[in-house]
Amino acid sequence: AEYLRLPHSLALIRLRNPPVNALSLAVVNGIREGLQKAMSDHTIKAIVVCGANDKFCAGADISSFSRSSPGISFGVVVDEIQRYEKPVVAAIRGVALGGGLELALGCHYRIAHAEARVGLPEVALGILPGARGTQLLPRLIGVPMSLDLITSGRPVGADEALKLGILDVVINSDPVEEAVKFSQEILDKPLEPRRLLNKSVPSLPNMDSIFSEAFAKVQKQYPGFLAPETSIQALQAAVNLPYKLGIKEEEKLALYLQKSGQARALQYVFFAESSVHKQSPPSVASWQTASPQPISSVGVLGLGTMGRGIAMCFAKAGIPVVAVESDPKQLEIAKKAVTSMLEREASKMQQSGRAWTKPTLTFSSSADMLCESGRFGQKTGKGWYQYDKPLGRVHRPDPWLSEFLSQYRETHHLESRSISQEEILERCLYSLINEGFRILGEGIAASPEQIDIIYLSGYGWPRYRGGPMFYAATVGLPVVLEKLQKYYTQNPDVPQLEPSDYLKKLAAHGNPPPKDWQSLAGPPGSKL
Ligand SMILES: CCCCCCCCCCCCC[C@H](O)CC(=O)SCCNC(=O)CCNC(=O)[C@H](O)C(C)(C)COP(=O)(O)OP(=O)(O)OC[C@H]1O[C@@H](n2cnc3c(N)ncnc32)[C@H](O)[C@@H]1OP(=O)(O)O
Repeated sequence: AEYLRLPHSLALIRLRNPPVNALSLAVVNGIREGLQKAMSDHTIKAIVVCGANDKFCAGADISSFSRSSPGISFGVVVDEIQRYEKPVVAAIRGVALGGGLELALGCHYRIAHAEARVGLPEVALGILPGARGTQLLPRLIGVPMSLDLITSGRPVGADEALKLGILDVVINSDPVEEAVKFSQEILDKPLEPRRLLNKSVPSLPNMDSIFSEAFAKVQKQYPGFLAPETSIQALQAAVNLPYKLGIKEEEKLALYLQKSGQARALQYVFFAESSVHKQSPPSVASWQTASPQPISSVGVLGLGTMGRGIAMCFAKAGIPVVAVESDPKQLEIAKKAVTSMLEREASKMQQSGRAWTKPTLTFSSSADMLCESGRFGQKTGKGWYQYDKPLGRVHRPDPWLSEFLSQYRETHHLESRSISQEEILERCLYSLINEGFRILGEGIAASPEQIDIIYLSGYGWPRYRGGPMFYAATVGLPVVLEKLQKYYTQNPDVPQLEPSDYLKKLAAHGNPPPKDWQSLAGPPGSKL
């Protein structure tokens, strides 16, 4: 941060840490030093705080989170500003997010450009606004709006922030110039009413129900995420405890989240999302230049209108299709429709003199066996289980199924054994992760981050688990390798379980973080 003496007995503290003026130790120390200089200079009557390059501050430097716990010590600085004996005015352009807004809440006044955005987006990183945000915001704008902004993390534009009372002035001109003028106008005003830490949270008669509704809402809206619920607990502390104790509770809850696996995963996702746009596959191939891989057969699940169309496309291209349809009626309709479509195609081709060989179209019967016995699941009151009634939800084991399975085992010479939840999870996930390592080894994906972002955005993988490749690093690559080896030895007929060479190379280095994988595993092949 830079310190400048301005005309009219003012000082300017300007945060400078490109690209977004994130709060690093150096920036925070710069702010403190600036405040000390301005305090000891008797000619300085007020201080303006702003950010360089048209951005106020995007909060804590997220890349430093793995090294330190953000928030806790910066909260002390926010309190020092509030207690400061000279007016401090925040001049906001661009963004004031997270610790950036907490810094501004510590200031006695907040002036912003009309296009500025402010907010506390910490929940998206698996943490909470831990530098007084959960204690100061409700004192300023009340509990209901604080709950909304902190649990959603949504930033608001300057106009909305003005209406809510987060900002004092919104202008279309330069906020620093405006703050300079403004500072001279408020020099004689008492500072005490501007110190949020000495205010109490506006009380409401139905506070208990507001909080219980908030808990219910976040459980529904963000299932599995720790940060939104923990933020509500911190806001409860703001209501129920004096400031001195409220900040201790905020600190405790912030530490709990910061140490959680969710925070690590969500912070990984933050950087993964911005890095994937900048990466291209290491093979330097692109989809425009790639040559197609041979396709030997295709599986289609479901034979509704879409499934039939897809099956037809491949069949017409002469690629064998295996289609699965669990509803026997739908299966009959599909068989007729596909056969007649293929015959029409064939006769058209024969008329035009082109040769046509009948493609292989095989329907798997495995899923049909239960359905053929009228067992369509919950809707018919029986499937793998017996239900209390058709469409009922209460299920119990069905002796019919045990009989069916023992016959099935006999026919297919299978031995029965119990399979733990752990094994189910490991065999499903580790084979998927193994495929991810193959994709990396083949140079098809540019980075583990690319695979993870595809899983988060396209396959409903929980964001707070960071994606399959990040998960592998969480479990430990040597563990994943050892388990795959074990399952492959037990099931040599399942090629997905055979550990990939890429995984073996990486596991030989212990458990390196995903960002180091490519440099450690050496140049990838290129299947593109
Ligand atoms: C006594 C002294 C103690 C001192 C301790 C020192 C530590 C200080 C601790 C402060 C405590 C604060 C506690 C607080 O409650 C916790 C937080 O503040 S968490 C952070 C909250 N902020 C955010 O979540 C903002 C995240 N960023 C964004 O939303 C967007 O990046 C943006 C700011 C809106 C800008 O968007 P765009 O214009 O689209 O640009 P990009 O997204 O591409 O970003 C550009 C570039 O900047 C990097 N970046 C963005 N924000 C941060 C950040 N907060 N930290 C680090 N880096 C950031 C981003 O990755 C891009 O980088 P590039 O890809 O270009 O390398």
